[in-house]
Amino acid sequence: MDSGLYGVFLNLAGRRCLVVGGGPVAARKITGLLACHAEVTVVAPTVTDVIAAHVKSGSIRWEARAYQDGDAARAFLVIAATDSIEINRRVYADAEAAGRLCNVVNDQTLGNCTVPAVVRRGRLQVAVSTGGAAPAVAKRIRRELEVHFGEEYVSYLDRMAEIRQLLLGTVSEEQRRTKILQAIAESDLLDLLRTGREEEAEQLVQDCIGGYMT
Ligand SMILES: C[C@@]1(CC(=O)O)C2=NC(=C\c3[nH]c(c(CCC(=O)O)c3CC(=O)O)Cc3[nH]c(c(CC(=O)O)c3CCC(=O)O)/C=C3\N/C(=C\2)[C@@H](CCC(=O)O)[C@]3(C)CC(=O)O)/[C@H]1CCC(=O)O
Ligand SMILES: NC(=O)c1ccc[n+]([C@@H]2O[C@H](COP(=O)([O-])OP(=O)(O)OC[C@H]3O[C@@H](n4cnc5c(N)ncnc54)[C@H](O)[C@@H]3O)[C@@H](O)[C@H]2O)c1
Repeated sequence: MDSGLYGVFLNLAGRRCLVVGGGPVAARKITGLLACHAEVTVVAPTVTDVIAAHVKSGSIRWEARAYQDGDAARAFLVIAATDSIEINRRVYADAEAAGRLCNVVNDQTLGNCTVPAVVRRGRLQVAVSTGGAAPAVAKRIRRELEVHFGEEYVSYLDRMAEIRQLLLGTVSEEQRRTKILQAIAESDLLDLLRTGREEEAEQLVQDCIGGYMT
């Protein structure tokens, strides 16, 4: 069965995100939101030590109270993470009425978005969804991918971004630029960088560019 979900990456920097509930699941979602520089507010009567530490360091705001109707309308993204289906249902109804993005953690039939398991390597992110079928499998696949996509991807993608910027400024013909970038992406550049063979890496890039310049 196809989940029909459409995958997107949200730019949350400086955006108001509301987390309703302060348990371990809320804490995990907050970690993900902070990694994206979101402006996080938690509404919950009680929070875990991990969340309390974020409050103490000033990374997030905590309103120590129960959810009130209308709270959801004031955020760009809302995460309903209480242990009560009824409360989470109310949060989602408010969010939906206000046209907000809303993730509900304890009923996959509610909400209008879900959170994937994510591998982060600098600018690379690999997101895994099982369409709500089996979150534990998403976690296992994330761990397998973490072995395949190692730390070398951080500098590799920084280098690729530099090369691409250079080509955007120097090769005006789009088709030619695409061919060069495809050739570099298909090349052994990653292996050369991984093993510290900087000069060979530079030569390889020059060869790929030169091959399409005549
Ligand atoms: C990927 C990840 C991201 C994250 O949360 O950061 C994530 N769940 C993770 C772990 C995990 N969650 C659960 C277990 C216990 C085993 C199990 O039940 O399977 C484990 C494993 C563990 O803890 O080891 C329990 C659980 N999860 C949901 C329900 C309710 C339901 O199914 O209706 C229940 C039952 C609650 C209960 O029993 O009451 C629902 C959702 N969980 C999702 C995401 C969304 C679908 C993602 C997808 O499509 O794959 C969705 C639909 C909504 C959402 O939360 O976005 C994260 C791994 C992060 C990582 O480590 O990389
Ligand atoms: N989606 C997932 O990845 C996932 C994983 C495991 C469990 N779950 C489910 O997620 C839910 C939350 O799990 P948990 O372990 O964090 O729960 P928890 O019981 O530890 O925490 C619940 C939190 O909700 C708060 N809360 C209760 N009523 C509230 C209200 N009216 N307004 C605001 N906050 C309120 C509590 O103060 C507490 O901080 C559970 O139903 C659990 O089964 C989801």
